[in-house]
Amino acid sequence: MPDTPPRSSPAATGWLDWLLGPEGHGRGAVKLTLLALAVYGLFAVNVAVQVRLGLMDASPGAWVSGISLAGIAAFYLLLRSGLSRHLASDPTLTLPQSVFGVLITAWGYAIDPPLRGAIIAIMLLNLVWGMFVLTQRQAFGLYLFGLFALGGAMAFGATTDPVRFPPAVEALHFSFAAILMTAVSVLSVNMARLRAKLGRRTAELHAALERIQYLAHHDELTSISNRRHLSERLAAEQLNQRHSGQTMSLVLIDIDHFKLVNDRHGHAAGDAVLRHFAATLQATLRSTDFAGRWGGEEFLVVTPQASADTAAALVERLREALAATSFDTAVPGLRITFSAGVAECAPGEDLHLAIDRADRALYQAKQTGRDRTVSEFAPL
Ligand SMILES: Nc1nc2c(ncn2[C@@H]2O[C@H](COP(=O)(O)OP(=O)(O)OP(=O)(O)O)[C@@H](O)[C@H]2O)c(=O)[nH]1
Repeated sequence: MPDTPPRSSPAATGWLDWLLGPEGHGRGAVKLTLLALAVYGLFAVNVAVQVRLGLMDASPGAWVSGISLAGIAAFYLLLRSGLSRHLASDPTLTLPQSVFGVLITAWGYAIDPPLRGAIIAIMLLNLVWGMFVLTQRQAFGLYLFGLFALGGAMAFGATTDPVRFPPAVEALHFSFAAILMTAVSVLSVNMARLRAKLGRRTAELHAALERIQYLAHHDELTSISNRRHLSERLAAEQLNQRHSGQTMSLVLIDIDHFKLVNDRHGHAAGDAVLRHFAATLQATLRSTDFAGRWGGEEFLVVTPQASADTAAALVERLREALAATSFDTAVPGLRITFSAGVAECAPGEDLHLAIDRADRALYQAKQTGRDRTVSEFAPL
């Protein structure tokens, strides 16, 4: 079977990379500027033909062609070298390129009496050029500038060379240009408004998506991982465990007599205690450990690659941190204790069984007086 031919040879790709720069570094703007360079090049050819036919003087024709090509080449170099990226406000240089285009077009109008009507169409191209990038203000400003520049060129021609630029014809040219430019600029401003609206909608959607992702993973009250996220992380940790072959430990923690907090001080105070407790727990963890709210006033801590003894030591650190902390903002003078059940989970062991053993250990801790930790070890 014949091999499928590659879409582009490495030599062609290398050449394109050299011309356009690396992918994702403003390549779109470089491509557009190269297109503009091609357009200016074709106009230079057109000017040369007009000079040859005696329709235009050689010197102004050469100047306008030379300056327009040099200018657009300079824009290409600024974009291709990456220097334009330092211009945070307009890294694609769309506005300066459009302004440059307007000036060259107005100059072309002033030196090309026979074809000046066609040049009005080029002025429209300048307005369309930035349609997908310029803001509403910029698009409107460019329109006014274009009208001013073209009107200036017409007035200059009519006053300095009324034979080739009859004032009445120039006035008609101007009204014709103004009608077309106004119509194009209305479209351009509307497009900018639409893009701004789309940008806002996209930002809102991004924010909503981030919020949804956050809520899918976090407990709304305490802001730590919720049970769903904990289960996902636990499953991932179990895969790691298969590679490392190391035991991990699980700790179920339950605040003692939490119902009393609610009953005596109200649900809002209970919520504040839960938030404070979760924050203290989170601050006690090592970078490799993770924890979350397993339900009500129950929390699960996972200590990868750690024995039950190491996990129990973490629980004691939490106990000390809690003893040192004050719940005064929730309920003045309130002291909180908790019970914990630790279980080791051997590689390949069913997670639910390990959690059940941590739960049994927690039950024992409650039964034997609370404010303590009980450990169960991995089955041999
Ligand atoms: N304020 C508040 N209370 C909650 C929340 N979730 C669960 N609870 C309360 O937590 C209490 C749990 O009570 P119990 O399961 O009887 O346990 P306990 O009073 O802590 O007693 P022991 O666990 O036996 O020490 C109940 O009163 C629940 O209403 C919550 O999000 N906010």
